[in-house]
Amino acid sequence: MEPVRLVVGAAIVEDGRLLAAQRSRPAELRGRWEFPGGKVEPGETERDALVRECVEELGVRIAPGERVGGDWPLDNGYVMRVWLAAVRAGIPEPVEHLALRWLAPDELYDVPWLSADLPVVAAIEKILRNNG
Ligand SMILES: Nc1nc2c([nH]c(=O)n2[C@H]2C[C@H](O)[C@@H](COP(=O)(O)OP(=O)(O)OP(=O)(O)O)O2)c(=O)[nH]1
Repeated sequence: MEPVRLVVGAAIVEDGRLLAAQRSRPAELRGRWEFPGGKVEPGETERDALVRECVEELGVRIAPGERVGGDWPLDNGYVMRVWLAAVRAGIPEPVEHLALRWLAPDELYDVPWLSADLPVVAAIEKILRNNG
């Protein structure tokens, strides 16, 4: 049986704002915005992958919290699982991304997200507004 091809994403929230990251590659995705994260490597747990990707991509140590929804289908045959997360150590820097932005609830749609991320952003908007 084919294993589920998983991408994990971190919805990092601080002071009611969501951290969005602008992709630098590949060319067709360059400039679009996403959740920091990436593919789960063989033998790695999903949460370990999430923590590892945030070290590699942002230079921070995160603490994953609640899952956001279930399996979000991506365009490439993968599914994405997303967790709320908090920064525990460090300040996020765009190590691999073009830029980072902290988006307040009213700013969530000011950036061109990867299209598959839009329903996830909507779910996070509900969470941010309910806590706001
Ligand atoms: N990280 C991330 N990837 C996303 C999101 N939405 C979305 O469609 N994707 C897609 C883009 C990519 O095709 C794939 C994740 O690939 P990636 O390049 O981030 O994975 P990776 O860091 O493990 O890198 P690589 O080994 O494939 O080079 O999932 C998202 O919000 N975050």
